[in-house]
Amino acid sequence: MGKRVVIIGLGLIGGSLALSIKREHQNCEIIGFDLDEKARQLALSLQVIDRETVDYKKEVPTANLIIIATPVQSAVSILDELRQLHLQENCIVTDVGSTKKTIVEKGMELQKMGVHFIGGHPMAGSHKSGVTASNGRLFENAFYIVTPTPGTPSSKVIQLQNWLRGTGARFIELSPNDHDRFVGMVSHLPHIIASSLVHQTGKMGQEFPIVSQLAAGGFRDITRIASSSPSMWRDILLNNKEPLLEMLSDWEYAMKNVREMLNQGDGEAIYSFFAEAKALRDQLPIGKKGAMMPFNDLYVDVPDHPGVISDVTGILASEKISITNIQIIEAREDIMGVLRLSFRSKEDLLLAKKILNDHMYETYDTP
Ligand SMILES: NC(=O)C1=CN([C@@H]2O[C@H](COP(=O)(O)OP(=O)(O)OC[C@H]3O[C@@H](n4cnc5c(N)ncnc54)[C@H](O)[C@@H]3O)[C@@H](O)[C@H]2O)C=CC1
Ligand SMILES: O=C(O)C(=O)Cc1ccc(O)cc1
Repeated sequence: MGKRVVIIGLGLIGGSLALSIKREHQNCEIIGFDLDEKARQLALSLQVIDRETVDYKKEVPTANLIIIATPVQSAVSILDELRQLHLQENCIVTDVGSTKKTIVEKGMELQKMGVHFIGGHPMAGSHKSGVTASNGRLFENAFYIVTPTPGTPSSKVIQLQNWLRGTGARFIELSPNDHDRFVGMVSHLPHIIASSLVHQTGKMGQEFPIVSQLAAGGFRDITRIASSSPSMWRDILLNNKEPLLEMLSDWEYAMKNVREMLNQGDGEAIYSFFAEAKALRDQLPIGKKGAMMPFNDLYVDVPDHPGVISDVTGILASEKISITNIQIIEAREDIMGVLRLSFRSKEDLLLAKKILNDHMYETYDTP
């Protein structure tokens, strides 16, 4: 029997993942559920899914992969519902939510039943929502954060990455707490600031309509994300409360400093404020689809025999070299070809290369 994927939530992200998965796993059946009947029908007629269901609870017991792609608060409730159902033991459950702590806490309850929950967050998207905006290439070259818990076997993380290899994304692992702090900084706080700017401009625009027409490129760039789904962002804020409260305090403090410099007419301080920001911004590795980091990647030819991944990881672990990411980049069904290993530093990469070569593994620095 072919493999079965159930996607709950057929919006921008659920739809885009369905298309990416289908590209690399043509024989699997993708079954879609959404509370909104129109979303289900659109997903089917746009051939984003193979089949729709009005009752996902009937479909999940035979699924190999379950993806929860709803707003965060609904994802938490759906995980509660999944807990009451009987899922296949080898089934992987994942989500795509923009926050991870509360979701992973719920997901860990599934772990107790022998089902593997691995939190996920593709770091690409859009201010648009709905299945009509979905795109099978949305995640190409973007980071895809996964947040496995210590009890998750690495083979399951690799299986999930293998399911998602058609995204063309770069997988990285973070703890749920680190995820929420880091993503809070680069995505959630900027979202609050963008929306606040729109509010403030709107107020002035009510009195002076010309203001909105004067808004130039900078305003457009900085506020585009304020057009995103309000319910999605409400859920994100409510599920990342503590880190965001802290960052808002820092923000208020920074604005107080700007006020002070201005109030004092301190041109030197104001110049430094902008010059330092420019120097930092100019160095940021920002690409078209989110942050890009320099990767210390090593490609390893691996023969097709069971246990080869644990052999490679075991060799490196015995030398205390940490791998920050593993991806199978050439695989047909269950046959492996090449592993991409990422390391924290160039030094780790070179050491790993030497040790693996000593163990007769062929390695390359480029694919
Ligand atoms: N929009 C973006 O750029 C990104 C969003 N995310 C995360 O992905 C998730 C989905 O976001 P989008 O696809 O953009 O939203 P969307 O609004 O395009 O789609 C969400 C879909 O979930 C459905 N839904 C809501 N509650 C449901 C429930 N209880 N059961 C079944 N279906 C339900 C809605 O009807 C809707 O069709 C969110 O958790 C968001 O935080 C992650 C990365 C990027
Ligand atoms: O549209 C944009 O620029 C985004 O930043 C989209 C986005 C929204 C939410 C996420 O969790 C990740 C990415």
